[in-house]
Amino acid sequence: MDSTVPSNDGFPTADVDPADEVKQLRDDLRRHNRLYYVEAKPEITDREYDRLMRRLIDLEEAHPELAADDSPTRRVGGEPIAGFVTVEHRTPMLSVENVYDETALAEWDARVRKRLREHAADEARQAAKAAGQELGDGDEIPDPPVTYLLEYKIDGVALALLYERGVLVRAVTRGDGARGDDVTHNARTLGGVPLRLNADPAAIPEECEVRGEAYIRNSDFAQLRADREAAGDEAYANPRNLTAGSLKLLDPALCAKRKLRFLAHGTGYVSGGDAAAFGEHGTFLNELRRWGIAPTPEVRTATDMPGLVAAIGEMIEAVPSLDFEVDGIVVKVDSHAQREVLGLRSKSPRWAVAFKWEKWEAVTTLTDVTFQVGKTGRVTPVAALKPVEIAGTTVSRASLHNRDEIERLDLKIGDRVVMEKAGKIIPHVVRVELEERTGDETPIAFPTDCPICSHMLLREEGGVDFRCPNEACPGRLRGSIKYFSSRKAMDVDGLGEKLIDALIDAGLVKSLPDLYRLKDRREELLALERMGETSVDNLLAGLEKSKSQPMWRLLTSLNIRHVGNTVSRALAGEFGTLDEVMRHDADSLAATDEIGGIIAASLAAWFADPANRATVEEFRALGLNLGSEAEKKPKAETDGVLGGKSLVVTGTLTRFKRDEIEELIREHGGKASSSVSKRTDYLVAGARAGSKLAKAEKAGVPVLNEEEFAALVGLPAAESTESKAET
Ligand SMILES: NC(=O)c1ccc[n+]([C@@H]2O[C@H](COP(=O)([O-])OP(=O)(O)OC[C@H]3O[C@@H](n4cnc5c(N)ncnc54)[C@H](O)[C@@H]3O)[C@@H](O)[C@H]2O)c1
Ligand SMILES: [Zn+2]
Repeated sequence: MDSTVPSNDGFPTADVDPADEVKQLRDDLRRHNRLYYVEAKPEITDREYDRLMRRLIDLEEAHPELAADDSPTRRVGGEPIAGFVTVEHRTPMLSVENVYDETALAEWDARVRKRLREHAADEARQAAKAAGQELGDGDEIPDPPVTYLLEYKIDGVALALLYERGVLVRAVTRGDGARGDDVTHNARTLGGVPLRLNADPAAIPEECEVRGEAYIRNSDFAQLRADREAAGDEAYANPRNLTAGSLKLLDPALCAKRKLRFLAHGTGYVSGGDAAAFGEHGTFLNELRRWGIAPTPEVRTATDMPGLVAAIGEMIEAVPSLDFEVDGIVVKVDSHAQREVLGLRSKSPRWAVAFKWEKWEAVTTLTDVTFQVGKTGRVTPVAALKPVEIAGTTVSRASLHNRDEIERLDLKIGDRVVMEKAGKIIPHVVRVELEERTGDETPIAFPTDCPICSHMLLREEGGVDFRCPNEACPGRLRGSIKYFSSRKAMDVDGLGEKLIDALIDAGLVKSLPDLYRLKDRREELLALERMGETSVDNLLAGLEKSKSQPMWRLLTSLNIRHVGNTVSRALAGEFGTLDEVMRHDADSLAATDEIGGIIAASLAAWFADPANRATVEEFRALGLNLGSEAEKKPKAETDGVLGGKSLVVTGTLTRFKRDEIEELIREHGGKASSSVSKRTDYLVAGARAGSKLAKAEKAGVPVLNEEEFAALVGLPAAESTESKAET
């Protein structure tokens, strides 16, 4: 009996030609693959996807003449990407079969036990035969015990890391399962990926492929997303998509900024030397930890269905507290010998299954769409929803991004919509439940004029956004002031959204500098609704205090396209004062660390506009801090353990190669310099360190040996360094 789906579960029955249905399913699945893997905009849930896939598998099995090598049933994942070196996996990187309920899980468990029992029975029969005996039918073969390991299914990008004699030599994405892309340059920047294993090369397999997931923490994702939003760029779709995109970057320095991490959950090709660690999966995960590779966390075990169900329940409960995206729980047979017996199917191993749930999704009603004008004039449609709980919070609004998105979703007011939370934090509309339409839904009219000032909206050239071009638009002003006073910019106490609206409505603030003129308009402030002496005092004190915020905050708050927090900090660190930034043209700005050509051009264009320069002059006259020499830094603040520190490496190293150690320094936020100066924070000295060591000692620069450096960046101690010493 088919386990998961009744055979005509919503699918056509006898009167449809199976060849036509197969073709249709293949086309649909290919399209959903592209939407899911490439565009990160799935139109159907995973469960629906799995249902279509199941149907195709069933049809292909029932009609072997329709089988085809390029069928979506034969491949996993996406496609390798053009522009990268394609690498063949020595053992294919498979998918994992999904189940969505206890019944299907119990059926999987029963299949595992049955196969193991049959195998044990075969063995017993053969042993008996060899011993010259016959095993009678009634002879009881006991069920072999099974231990299951349960791991979180991390929703990232599958990666295979190849270590040769303990050294990372290659990292390849899963690609289509048979061939993936060589992304070694970026994999070296991942947290949790040592360039060299902390193990005696003689004690580990000569070649060892460690498989796992590259991912981005939800907290880092939220930060990157906020920075990007502040810079006025289109938001990242979700953490998995950002991870995939980052791994495809050509410049590892850019990839490093995305703070990707790696968690290991398996092995691939292993050969030569001692593979003792590979007998059981659990032992292997522990071994990985000793080698310095982060294994998948919070693993549990179970030996029977009640144990599995209990463990799964507890793990699901803990999901909201995890800082990474989870799209299921993988149940795996622990013993590698049993895995051998169970074997593989074409796309997935028989010894593992993913328990999935339709998580962070809810269906609700779209009650209205409003149009917000942002600080750059961009008009964003916002969905008003009948409040619904998703992942522990109530959702009643969600951004619809732009007009194209509304069209793509074919959204109408009154529609039942499927909502999902990506990164557990950002709700978005996945799709409309078209079958539930009653005919009473009303179309959404995207405005042609600004909803605030009635100026005609302009479509951004080549883009999807519409903007209000009116510099004096109160909607833009409101957005600008909100941003100006927000925590990521000037961080002004006492200036909330309602007050901003009131200030604009009363005509008290017509531009950002006007905020600092409020102190001369005390009476008018007091006349505003709900403004007493205390609130006025708080507002004025907050504004006064913000005048001395560091220059990077002012620069951030100017709302220059592509210039968010990070860029402003880098500019302040490099130039110190706003005048110095303004004095440089696009070319010389682009020569600054962290500042690319597009950012530099945007800066130069903004400062070239006399109106903007006038604003800066107003701020100066009003007494705001425009920076000083003291704000210059040898390096912008970063948050690694070596954040902003300058290190020099010298002498003959034994544990690390020179480029490895320099990479480690950068990976942890530091800067690797070539000469020792007063500004050097550490000298890392190997054997026969010459003049640099002398200079460092004279300048009072702390000197570290390799092991001290390793400890500083959180690497485990090397077991024996002598054996590797060479010059
Ligand atoms: N909604 C859609 O339109 C759509 C489209 C395509 C795929 N999908 C979903 O994706 C599934 C297939 O995707 P897939 O082939 O990428 O497989 P998958 O992502 O469901 O599972 C396999 C992958 O899980 C990863 N993984 C994470 N943690 C793991 C752990 N602890 N142990 C083992 N593996 C772990 C592995 O890297 C492995 O490659 C479908 O079944 C469907 O649910 C949905
Ligand atoms: Zn307007």
